Amino acid sequence: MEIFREFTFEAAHRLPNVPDGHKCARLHGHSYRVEVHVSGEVDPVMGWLMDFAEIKAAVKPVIDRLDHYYLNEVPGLENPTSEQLAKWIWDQLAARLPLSAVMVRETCTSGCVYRGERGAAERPDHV
Ligand SMILES: Nc1nc2c(c(=O)[nH]1)N=C([C@H](O)[C@H](O)COP(=O)(O)OP(=O)(O)OP(=O)(O)O)CN2
Ligand SMILES: [Zn+2]
Repeated sequence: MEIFREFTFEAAHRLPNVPDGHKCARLHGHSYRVEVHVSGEVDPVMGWLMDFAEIKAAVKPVIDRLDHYYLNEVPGLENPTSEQLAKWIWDQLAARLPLSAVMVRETCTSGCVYRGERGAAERPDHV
């Protein structure tokens, strides 16, 4: 079973490695939406995998490090693409939650899903 909780934060960024003239080289901001997914067995007595409040308690301090900040100044986010951000959030949480996915939405139409590093044997193209 998999459950998730959504979080939002506002932040500014620019992408330092895009080609000359790319709009994302300019300083701009997003209302980011982040979904944190965890997976595991449902406890037969509680009827839940984990209290949603437990997810919030783990994730909120991480979101607080991003909300209303200039992401390029956050250590590890010098090139704050959705991809880098999803992995960064995963890395902050991996020791505390049984993560299955971190989704970052930069805009209403664009985002990234990170499901962690997978071993070679788990990749679909593995023979
Ligand atoms: N693979 C990625 N591509 C882009 C990223 C990213 O993180 N990963 N980020 C950006 C910019 O941050 C940009 O602000 C968001 O991109 P985009 O969806 O193009 O934004 P718009 O809402 O302005 O889209 P339009 O369709 O042009 O209105 C760019 N690419
Ligand atoms: Zn952007």
